[in-house]
Formats: sequence, structure tokens, C-alpha cells
Amino acid sequence: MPRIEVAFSPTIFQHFDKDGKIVVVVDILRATSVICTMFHNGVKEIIPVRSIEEAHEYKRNGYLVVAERNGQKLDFADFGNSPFYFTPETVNGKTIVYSTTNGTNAITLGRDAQEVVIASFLNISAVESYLNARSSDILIMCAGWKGKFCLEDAIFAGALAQRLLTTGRFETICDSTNAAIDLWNVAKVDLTSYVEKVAQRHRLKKLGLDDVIGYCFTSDVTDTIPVLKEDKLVPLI
Ligand SMILES: O=C(O)[C@H](CS(=O)(=O)O)OP(=O)(O)O
Repeated sequence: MPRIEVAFSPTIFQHFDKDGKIVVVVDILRATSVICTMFHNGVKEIIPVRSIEEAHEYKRNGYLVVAERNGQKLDFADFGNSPFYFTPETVNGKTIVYSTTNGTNAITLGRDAQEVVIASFLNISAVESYLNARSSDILIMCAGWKGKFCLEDAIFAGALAQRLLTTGRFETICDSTNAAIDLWNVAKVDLTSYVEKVAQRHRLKKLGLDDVIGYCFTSDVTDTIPVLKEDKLVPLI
């Protein structure tokens, strides 16, 4: 029976065996929520890049660039990291270069896996159905915050793992998966109140960027499933 594991941060992810597994990358606030929104609104492809220098080089070569560090838009970038910028008018049919503090680092770390899938609450049911159909071992990678644990990615990991285990077609012997499920079952009772404990919620609030909180915790806004193919994110067809 295929197994589910959770890596609570990219640092921990490096200790997992990735062979033959589908890596599910999660960065609820905000990268994977932004990526799902962009594909929902018709972006053609997203090139995730780790460094500011690389993103700047793409900008000099005429690409549309979304780049932030510590929540704030970099001055050379066309957009910062709010999902609300990415309407059909701004992204439909376009190629976007994307560099963020935590999310794009996590995505590029997953590169060696058999497959990398991007997940958020916005596409949780679509991702669940896809993983059910594939029946491979699954490693959920939380992007975390600067290499550390963060609550919002962990509770999402628990929500997704619980859904998959409930089908009876997966199993887990992974303590972090069970911990994530326990956290989700505490959080889901009153998700809005629970999110008040999330440090990133307060970092975004300080910057006046917390208008995204309700949206990023909304389930099933889209059925798009972004996947990594040859270093670019494209929609699964
Ligand atoms: O833009 C964000 O929300 C964060 C910035 S930080 O965590 O506050 O530094 O980046 P992300 O890569 O989306 O987690």
C-alpha cells in the first residue's frame, strides 16, 4: 500500500528518501496559493527561481517577474506576492518568473523527485483526487519559514493526509504525518480563530498584506493542479 510522509520544512525534507515518490509542495502563505491562483486565471507557465540575481537577470531579458523577500516586492519586479494581483487580465497566456522567500526554494528542492505537485487549500480536492488516482508514495513538503516549521503548512499537510488515509488506499508510519493530522483536527474546529496563532499571519499583518488570509484558507476555489516539468511549473492536463 502506498505511504504518506510529511516533511515539516525544506531542511527536514533533505533527510527523506525521494525515490519513486510524488512530492507535494505546500506554502499556504503565500507561494502555493499564489501559484494555484495564477494557473486558475490562465498563466501559461511559471519559472521558479531561487535567487534574486537570477530573477533580476530574467527581468533584464524581458520576462514578467514576480519577486519578493520577507513579504515585500523587490523594486525591479513587476508584481509582489499577493494572489489578488493575478487576474486573467494580468496573467492569461503569459510566462511568469517567480521568486519568493520560502516557496520557490521548496519547489526547486523537490526537483529530483519522480514528480512535484503544487498544493494549497485552493486546490485541495483536485490534488486529493489526483493523488488517489496515482497511488504512489507521497511526501508532503511544507515550505515552512526560512527553513523552520510553520503552522499553516503543517495543518494543510494534516488535512490532505487525513483525506487520503480515509480512503483506505494509503497508510502511514510517519510521526510527522500523524502530528500534522492531529494539528489539523484541532485547527479545523474553528479555523479562523486558529489562524490567529500563525506567525506568518502576523508578519503579513505588520506589512499590511494580511488581506489574503481568508482567501488562502478557502478550499476548492480551483481544480487546477500545477506540476513541475523540466524546471517550469505547468498545469496538469
Ligand atoms: O510572500 C510571502 O508571503 C512569504 C514571505 S515571508 O515568509 O514573510 O518572508 O514568502 P513565501 O515564499 O510565499 O512563503
